[in-house]
Amino acid sequence: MAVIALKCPSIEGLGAGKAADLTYWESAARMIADVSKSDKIVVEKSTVPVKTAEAIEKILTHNSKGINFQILSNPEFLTEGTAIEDLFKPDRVLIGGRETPGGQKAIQALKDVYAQWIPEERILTTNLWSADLSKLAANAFLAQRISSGNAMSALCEATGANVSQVSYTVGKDSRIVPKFLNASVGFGGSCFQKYIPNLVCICECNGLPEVAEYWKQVIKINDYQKTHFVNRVVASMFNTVSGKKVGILGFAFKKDTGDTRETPAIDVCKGLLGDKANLSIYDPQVNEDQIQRDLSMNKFDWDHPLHLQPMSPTTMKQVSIVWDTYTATKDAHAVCILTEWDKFKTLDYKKIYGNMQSVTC
Ligand SMILES: NC(=O)C1=CN([C@@H]2O[C@H](COP(=O)(O)OP(=O)(O)OC[C@H]3O[C@@H](n4cnc5c(N)ncnc54)[C@H](O)[C@@H]3O)[C@@H](O)[C@H]2O)C=CC1
Ligand SMILES: O=C(O)[C@H]1O[C@H](OP(=O)(O)OP(=O)(O)OC[C@H]2O[C@@H](n3ccc(=O)[nH]c3=O)[C@H](O)[C@@H]2O)[C@H](O)[C@@H](O)[C@@H]1O
Repeated sequence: MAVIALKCPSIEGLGAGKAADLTYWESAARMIADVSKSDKIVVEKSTVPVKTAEAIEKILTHNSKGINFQILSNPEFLTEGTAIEDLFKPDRVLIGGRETPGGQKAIQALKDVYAQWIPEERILTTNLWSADLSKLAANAFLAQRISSGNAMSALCEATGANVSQVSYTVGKDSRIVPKFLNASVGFGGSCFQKYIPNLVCICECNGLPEVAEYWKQVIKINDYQKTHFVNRVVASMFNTVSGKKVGILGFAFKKDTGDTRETPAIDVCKGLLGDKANLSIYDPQVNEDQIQRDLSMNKFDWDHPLHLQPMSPTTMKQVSIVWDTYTATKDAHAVCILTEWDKFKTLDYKKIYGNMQSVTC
């Protein structure tokens, strides 16, 4: 059995940021075909566009030298920060395969591996394409819930309702459940931002523009949320942050990780820098080099091979990266909490407030 867990970067040029580049996949498939001496099950573990398996199957079959290859789609659903927990106790494991006797036999072989620690009723099996699409759909549904919560937060602000109370009440409905309804400054991470455009692209390619438009809106609301946040910060300081110090608490895309890929903090910081604010940034797990790099890169640069990324990021004078909360917020005109780190919940906000300039929190 060979398991492929490669990145699947977005393509560049036409369709950039939408369609996926299968170059790495293609070369991995060719390598497997090259070195295989006996029949193999090839497991596709990465998040890939629908029907990637078909392309891989073609490459393997054309280069098979009489070897039988069975392709399985086994997408991963873990989330960062709880990866090991998710590995041991997943909500479900999904295995997609061909609906042929050979395909079913391959599914059973992989099922036997997972059955070592996962109850059988949690191991779901589907056809190949359903497995690929289920992964994209699960991410899209999660992101859509967050965008719904964020869209509601704007309405709450406008009407004087409290978004936490509204989300809590909505989530109490057993048909809706409370998870992934928390309003935020926008979702980040390498996956939602990247794979929803993939889904949009697949809809467009299949002649479904209205469906594509529906999913596009999830990203549009996410972008709106970040801009709206920056506008509110600026508006609350007499419509300018020029020359003012803004303390930024949290830079990672979520707590318990140092990952900054597509973190909303990048767009918020760039928005404030655009109005010439001076930023003092603190994150418990993200280092200075990473933050400077993120603020000088374009969207999705991290997704490209290293040789296509900026070599040495330009250090921005308006940005200082500090190693504790109190330094970040001392003499600040405003404080923005951009990552929900637990330690930010227990800070001495009276002390922080006392050390700030004319305060807007
Ligand atoms: N990290 C996460 O939380 C999750 C990741 N996934 C999916 O799993 C896949 C892998 O993700 P990660 O492990 O996070 O990525 P990663 O970037 O940490 O690992 C990718 C691996 O591929 C290797 N690699 C890169 N280019 C290569 C090439 N041209 N040829 C051969 N090997 C190459 C790298 O050395 C690395 O070991 C992606 O499709 C991702 O969407 C799915 C669910 C969760
Ligand atoms: O395909 C993937 O790689 C993974 O993508 C997400 O996992 P991850 O990106 O690690 O993190 P999430 O916990 O989903 O959070 C994503 C973003 O949504 C934000 N979020 C989450 C929940 C919420 O209620 N509100 C909210 O704004 C988080 O702050 C974060 O920025 C999915 O949750 C995983 O199931 C999936 O396997």
